[in-house]
Amino acid sequence: MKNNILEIQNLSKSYSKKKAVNNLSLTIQPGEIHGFIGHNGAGKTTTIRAVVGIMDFEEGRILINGHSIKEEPVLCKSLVAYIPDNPDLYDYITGIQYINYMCDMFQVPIKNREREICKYANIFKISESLGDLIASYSHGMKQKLALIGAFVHHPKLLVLDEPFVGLDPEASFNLKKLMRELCDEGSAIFFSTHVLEVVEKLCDTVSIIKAGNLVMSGTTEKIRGSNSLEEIFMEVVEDDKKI
Ligand SMILES: Nc1ncnc2c1ncn2[C@@H]1O[C@H](COP(=O)(O)OP(=O)(O)OP(=O)(O)O)[C@@H](O)[C@H]1O
Repeated sequence: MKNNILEIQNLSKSYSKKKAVNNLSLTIQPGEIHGFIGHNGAGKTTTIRAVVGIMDFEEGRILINGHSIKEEPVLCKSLVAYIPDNPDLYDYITGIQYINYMCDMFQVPIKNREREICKYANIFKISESLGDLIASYSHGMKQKLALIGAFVHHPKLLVLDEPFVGLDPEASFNLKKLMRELCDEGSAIFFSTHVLEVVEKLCDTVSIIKAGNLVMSGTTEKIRGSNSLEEIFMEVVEDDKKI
């Protein structure tokens, strides 16, 4: 039995009186790409923000590689890369300054940096813009830069909120390849999306959240059975008893 890279135990989070996430538990093991799906307002971003340690929660525990995000936040954050759905980067530095800053923060050895940065910048076809101010980047270019800043330090856990929105088809294709490559190194990925075809093709495991409650979790194969994931998803969201 491998150690879990992410373990969420009975997570609950409310905004004032509204319960956004209710008693949610799930685990992700090394090598696993886990897709997190649910309707708008289901609680995906809330869960993700709790996992990466930028949102406090009332109940439950979150362990990254066995360490509690509440008790050892700095250690946990050193193991995680997080890309929100709309990455808000520093406008008045250049792309390369941003990537070097990420390399410094995550202690990427100097001798590996050039190779790593060139690899990912070439894959995302952004090498020629790295000397420009981030303020001049398009939305998709900012997303690519944030992805490079994450991949260069080979995080143990990569957490992505809606990573494919705004990426061009080639970048989406390459991102999927890089996600698998990272997991082949023994890392794990937890990402939310509304694109069920991506989950079906890419994810080893999947969970479905509905109104803050986890209603299904398991291998993609087992969850979909002989149906498409879309059919299962529609059944879950339309069935009022399944909460
Ligand atoms: N800052 C906030 N203050 C109050 N309520 C919030 C806040 N953020 C989220 N919520 C509520 O919590 C619930 C879960 O929201 P969350 O953003 O986690 O959903 P989501 O699954 O990521 O949705 P989407 O797919 O639309 O991005 C929703 O009912 C939302 O209105």
